[in-house]
Amino acid sequence: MTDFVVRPITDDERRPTFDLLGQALHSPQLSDETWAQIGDSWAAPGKFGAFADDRPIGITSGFATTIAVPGGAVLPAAAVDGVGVRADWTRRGVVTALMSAQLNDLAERGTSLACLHASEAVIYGRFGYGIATSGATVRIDHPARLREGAEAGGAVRLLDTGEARAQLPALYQRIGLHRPGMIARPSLWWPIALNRRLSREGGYRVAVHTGPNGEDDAFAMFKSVDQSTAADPERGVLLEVRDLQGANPEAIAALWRFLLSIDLVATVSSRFRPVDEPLSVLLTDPRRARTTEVEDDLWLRLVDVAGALAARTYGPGEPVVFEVDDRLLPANRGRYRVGPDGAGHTDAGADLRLDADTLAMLYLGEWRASTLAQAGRITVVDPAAPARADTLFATGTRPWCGTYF
Ligand SMILES: CC(=O)SCCNC(=O)CCNC(=O)[C@H](O)C(C)(C)COP(=O)(O)OP(=O)(O)OC[C@H]1O[C@@H](n2cnc3c(N)ncnc32)[C@H](O)[C@@H]1OP(=O)(O)O
Repeated sequence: MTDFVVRPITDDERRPTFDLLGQALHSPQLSDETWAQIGDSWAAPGKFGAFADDRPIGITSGFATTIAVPGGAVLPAAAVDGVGVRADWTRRGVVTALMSAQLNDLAERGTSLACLHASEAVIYGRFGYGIATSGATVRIDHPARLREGAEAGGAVRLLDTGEARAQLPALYQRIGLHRPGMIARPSLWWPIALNRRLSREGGYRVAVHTGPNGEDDAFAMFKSVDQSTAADPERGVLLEVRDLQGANPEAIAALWRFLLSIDLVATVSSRFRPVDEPLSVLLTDPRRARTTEVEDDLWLRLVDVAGALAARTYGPGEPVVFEVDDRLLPANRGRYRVGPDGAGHTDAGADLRLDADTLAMLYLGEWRASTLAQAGRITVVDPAAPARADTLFATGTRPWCGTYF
């Protein structure tokens, strides 16, 4: 029996659904003052609510963006930025109904992909989302210095809060979506992100790098965390770097040099960095930089499998025929031939069979088909096909999202 309804939310339901999400995520109660600053960013379009007796019991929110895919194409995507069910309604199919409504709506609108960051890794696979990028936590202990020639020169300056709000959106846009998995940050993303980080409680500061050509080309947000304890009062500050973006490797290196030069710092740390960022080899002493964790970052969902497969480029070699199953969006079911010349529907027999979530793991180049076949996530019909698929889907750089939403 269905005892709740799922439908798009109205303008009047924005605040109640935001509060519902906050409670599901154990966030502090939002003040009216903060809502006045960020409320416009929680716009009704793209949000589905579940309602019992006209009261919200569940929410899924998505905003429209674009995402870079291998080969450089940029596709329309939904960034699913808030999913929550009221604690007295969980495990009764509410989020299943919300996911179905949202994905069918995106398919009707011609959105190619949906993506999210998952609070728990057991939730979204059943809805066709797969881990499509990973992020590394890096830790650099002082003293650490960059090698000569690692960066292109230029200058770094600190921004005040007003300058950061005014300058960062255009700077991120200029930096561009240069890795598969990077997403555009629409204007509604910035108030929520900056409010959280640049407030007194957030405590982040912003550094911007200007390249030798006089143009700003990189920025970083960072804050100081006191590590001293009664037992170890001399332990220096930890500098936590949150959002480091740059147009090219030299600009990114220049910001690392700046961050490593700040006085009274014992350690510089950053979560969700690209796993192939060459930090240790930038340093005179490579052992000063350590990767302490690699974790799942962006979860991707191919909403339009044919369109998404056709939009990316592929490596050399013999084609592979994939048979895709998709329980939530059955229009995606079928066989697709993927080769160096592109991808599209085919009547040819399948070489590999897989579900939508596993296809999402392959799509940006994060996982090898051979690995997923060994793990039993791909059914192998032609034993030579996983190796061929490895070559076809391989990318020059690892995919990376770099934007939290
Ligand atoms: C993108 C983001 O916003 S990530 C944030 C996600 N939100 C949160 O973590 C907030 C706290 N949690 C919640 O609000 C809810 O528990 C949700 C959204 C995770 C799940 O909502 P529910 O309505 O309980 O999910 P629903 O009842 O549709 O469950 C579907 C299936 O997933 C399983 N499932 C759902 N959540 C979980 C979980 N956290 N752990 C294990 N299994 C889960 C259910 O057991 C069920 O399995 P079944 O089909 O085999 O019976």
